[in-house]
Amino acid sequence: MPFQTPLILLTGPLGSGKTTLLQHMVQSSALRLALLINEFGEFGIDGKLVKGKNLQIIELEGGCVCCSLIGEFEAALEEIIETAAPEAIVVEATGVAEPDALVFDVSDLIPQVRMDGVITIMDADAMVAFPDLGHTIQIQVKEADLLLLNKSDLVSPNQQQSLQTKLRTLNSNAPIIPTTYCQVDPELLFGLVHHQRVQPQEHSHQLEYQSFSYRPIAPLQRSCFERLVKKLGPEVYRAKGFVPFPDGNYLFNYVNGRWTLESLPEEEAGLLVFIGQDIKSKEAQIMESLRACEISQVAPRPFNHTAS
Ligand SMILES: Nc1nc2c(ncn2[C@@H]2O[C@H](COP(=O)(O)OP(=O)(O)OP(=O)(O)O)[C@@H](O)[C@H]2O)c(=O)[nH]1
Repeated sequence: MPFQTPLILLTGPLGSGKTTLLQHMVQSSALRLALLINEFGEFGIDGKLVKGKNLQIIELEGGCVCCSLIGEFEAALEEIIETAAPEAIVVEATGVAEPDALVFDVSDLIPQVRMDGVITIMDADAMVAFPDLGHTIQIQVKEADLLLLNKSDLVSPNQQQSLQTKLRTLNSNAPIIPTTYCQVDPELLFGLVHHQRVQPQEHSHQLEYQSFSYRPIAPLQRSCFERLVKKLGPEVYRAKGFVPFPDGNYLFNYVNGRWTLESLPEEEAGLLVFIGQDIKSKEAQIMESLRACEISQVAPRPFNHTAS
């Protein structure tokens, strides 16, 4: 049998820690990796956050690799194998992706690739806030060969225990590892064996999730931006991107009311993506508030005394 490149699929709800795990894998693995990143929302941000040597990154935007982009996904895999000859391919699927269709198509349609394992990253904090797991999240859990119960630092040991029990009822086989910032022994991430557990079914996406993006045309006043973030309502579940402040660019990460701003060592064009349910109803208001935080680049016009 010809050599098959192992493929690892990272899934999990929006903001659960997929990019964090990708960064950890890249930093801790000696393998020559190729990354295929598929984000929800129009513009790629995650691809700019993962850096490493010997790394090939392809981003697929504007749809989901589990359905509308499946053709592009296959073409990208074939191209990446031909041009970069990676020792392993890691795919970060959008938070709204249902992995059953993808797993099925990969193993059947691309003979050069072997499905190694599905790693599902769950957000312990979000599981406490939203105990009813939706259809897509349930499939992500059921299809997992390894479950990371991430953000363990944000829940109590008792809560963590009951979350593990809950995950176990959906998936009785996959090991469950509690993690903080996805810090897990990299040995456990490679060489998994995938077991198809969910029969692929026709699915429609969680249409209730919508996104919009904002490109600043001037640096933002930080205090104004922070006031705005504190006032964001439940319509915004996830936001991320690069914000220019007068003292430099920052990475903004927002998940279900918790947020961070991290100074960026490199210049990145300002861009923010907002994702949530029924978020379109708030788009105009949020955009207007963001624009109001921009420090005007235009010098005030001098008062003209000369009469014509
Ligand atoms: N407190 C805490 N924060 C975490 C942990 N893991 C990740 N985060 C933070 O959660 C935010 C989202 O993490 P990402 O890795 O970007 O999540 P993601 O799943 O790639 O997000 P999407 O691609 O938008 O679905 C970031 O601010 C991370 O730093 C953790 O274990 N504890």
